[in-house]
Amino acid sequence: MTVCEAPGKVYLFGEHAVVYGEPAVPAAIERRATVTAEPRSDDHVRVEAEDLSLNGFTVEYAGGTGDRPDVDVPAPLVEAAMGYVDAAVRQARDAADAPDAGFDITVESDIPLGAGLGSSAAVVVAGIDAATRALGEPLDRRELADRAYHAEYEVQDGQASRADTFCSTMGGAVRIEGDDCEPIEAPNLPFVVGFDGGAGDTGELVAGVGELREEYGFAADTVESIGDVVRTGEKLLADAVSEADPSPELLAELGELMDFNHGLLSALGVSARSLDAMVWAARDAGAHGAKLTGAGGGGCIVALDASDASETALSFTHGCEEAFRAELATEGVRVVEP
Ligand SMILES: Nc1ncnc2c1ncn2[C@@H]1O[C@H](COP(=O)(O)OP(=O)(O)O)[C@@H](O)[C@H]1O
Ligand SMILES: C[C@@](O)(CCOP(=O)(O)O)CC(=O)O
Ligand SMILES: [Mg+2]
Repeated sequence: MTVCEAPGKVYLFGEHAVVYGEPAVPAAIERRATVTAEPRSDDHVRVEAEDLSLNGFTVEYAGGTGDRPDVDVPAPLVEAAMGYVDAAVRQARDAADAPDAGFDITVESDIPLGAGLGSSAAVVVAGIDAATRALGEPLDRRELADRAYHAEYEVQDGQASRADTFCSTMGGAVRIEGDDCEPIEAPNLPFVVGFDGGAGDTGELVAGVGELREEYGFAADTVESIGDVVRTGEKLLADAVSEADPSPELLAELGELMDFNHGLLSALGVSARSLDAMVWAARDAGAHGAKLTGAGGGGCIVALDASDASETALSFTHGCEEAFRAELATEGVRVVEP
């Protein structure tokens, strides 16, 4: 039995625009998905994922005849739920040159699903790592990140960047621009996350931005402007590498850029009333800045605030289900049981 765990992430800057080749800076956070892989003697894959739930279904069966019940769960729903684990298993089989390898897989995660904290990437990274190790073919981190990206790319119909999977693999803060992925030095930033209890459909939201970008020149310019925000932000981070703790000036400047980034994402139609409410609650409480994180549509915002004020304000904000401080995960994917 092999167990690996990989972190989720917040975007300091650059989601969505990163899909079109602009740079982005995500940072891994101490919320992890844990995947257990146990090779089987046959070629079947059995997945236990307790955090995935269905809102109800209908079963039809003859009763007592030993018939398999005909479960009325639309195939796309099951595929959406299982797609990432399935793609991770395919990558692991391919990497280990073991096309018939079977596994018992268990997934546990404290990363909210579909909420912009990269639960899919964490599951895929930990899944490929655990499954390849279980087959005695561990991958180096670059190959693991690359295979995890291909798994996400496949499930998201070709609309994925390398950002989430690279960040979850390496940990810390990273910089992504197209195929170019590098860890970067960043001070320990005081991230506060607000979660509305909901989720957004990453594929749909990415496609929506793509359509706007095709239709309007100013939407394409907005995507490029997000790239400019990222380039400005990464210079600030690079200038601050020697700072053990971020200075108040750095936090103020990063916060201003986060606010700007949120405005541009809003213009591209990926914010939501609940996300805007949480962003404003954090700003009103004195956060240096706040923005949605990830695909948007619902899910999480990230604010910068070293004090407790934003977390407290968020916990009293209508529409915010959970507020928590998110520590930087300096270590990426790691082995819990070899
Ligand atoms: N704990 C989990 N168990 C199984 N699958 C998971 C788990 N967490 C996430 N996933 C997969 O990831 C999908 C959500 O990914 P996505 O829509 O990209 O949102 P995000 O990556 O922002 O959380 C889920 O529909 C599911 O397929
Ligand atoms: C919108 C996007 O930039 C980030 C999606 O992040 P998440 O899956 O919502 O955590 C898409 C991508 O980079 O693949
Ligand atoms: Mg995802």
